[in-house]
Amino acid sequence: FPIAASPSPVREIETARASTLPRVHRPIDDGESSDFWGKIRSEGEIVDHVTDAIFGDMHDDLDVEDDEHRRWVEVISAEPPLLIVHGFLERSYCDEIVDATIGPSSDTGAASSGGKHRLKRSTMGAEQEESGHRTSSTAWLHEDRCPLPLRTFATRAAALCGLPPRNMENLQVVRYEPGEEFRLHTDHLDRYAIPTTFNDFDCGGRLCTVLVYLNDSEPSTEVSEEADGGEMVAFTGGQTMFPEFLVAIQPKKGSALFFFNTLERPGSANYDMDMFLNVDRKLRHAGAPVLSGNKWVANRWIHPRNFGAGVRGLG
Ligand SMILES: O=C(O)CCC(=O)C(=O)O
Ligand SMILES: [Fe+2]
Repeated sequence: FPIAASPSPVREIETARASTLPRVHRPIDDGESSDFWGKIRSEGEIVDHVTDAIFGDMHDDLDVEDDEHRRWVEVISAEPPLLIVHGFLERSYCDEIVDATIGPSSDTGAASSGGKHRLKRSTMGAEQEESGHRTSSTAWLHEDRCPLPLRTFATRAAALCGLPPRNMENLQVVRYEPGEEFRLHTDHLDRYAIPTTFNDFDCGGRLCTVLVYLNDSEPSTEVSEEADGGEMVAFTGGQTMFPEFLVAIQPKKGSALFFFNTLERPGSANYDMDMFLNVDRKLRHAGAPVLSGNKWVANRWIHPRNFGAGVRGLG
């Protein structure tokens, strides 16, 4: 279990804010949120709810035998929720997202792709510092670059978490080259090696994450050199590790990981306009080093309140 060997960058995080003042409960009333995740759910309830919410209008595809295209919900943990939604995003949409970020692989003309050179060394925290903990490259993709895939991603992410697209950040596309990784961390930044925290912003914190794998990993150590029929070259290594649950998730193109980063969830006690969001340390995770090839993922981070300007995915 590789991450156990490296020192944890996550410092002790306060899990509760001491307050003795009585608080007025001001619910977040956006008319669109669902409280499904506010209660403890059984695995069966989760599978039924998510299958219906994401795949409700495409039942025909649920019976597909071939593992690459089968749509199904894998519950790694019911409480706290940690799921893989297989077949969350069409494989062709995954390719379109990567192409919109870097330009098609066949495109060598510098002027022909407006999406080129958008990837930058990843940063961490509200101060946007480069860090040895996260060595990948990152691009923020606006919906106008890739409308249908990003709109579909946002709509399904909204159905999954129960919060509207306007609460989401733009899509973050991440590329890892061999040797690159993202060590153990939480997506909700709060007193995590940074002075400014998401709790200081109007939108609140990164309540939950929908991460989609944009290409496949190969379990073998063989490097596949050639792209096959336009499909992205597979990579090795780069599993997503959740130490609390002793899992190393093998990335599969189009599959989505879903989890809450904070103890507060829509419908839970104290979930309101004035809440302080506390990190759920059980959901700390890491992207293990890529061994060969390039790994691509896309993050949708969802906030409890309107994220404001720059958000795409609005209807
Ligand atoms: O690359 C992965 O598997 C995880 C990425 C991640 O956790 C992140 O970008 O926040
Ligand atoms: Fe993360």
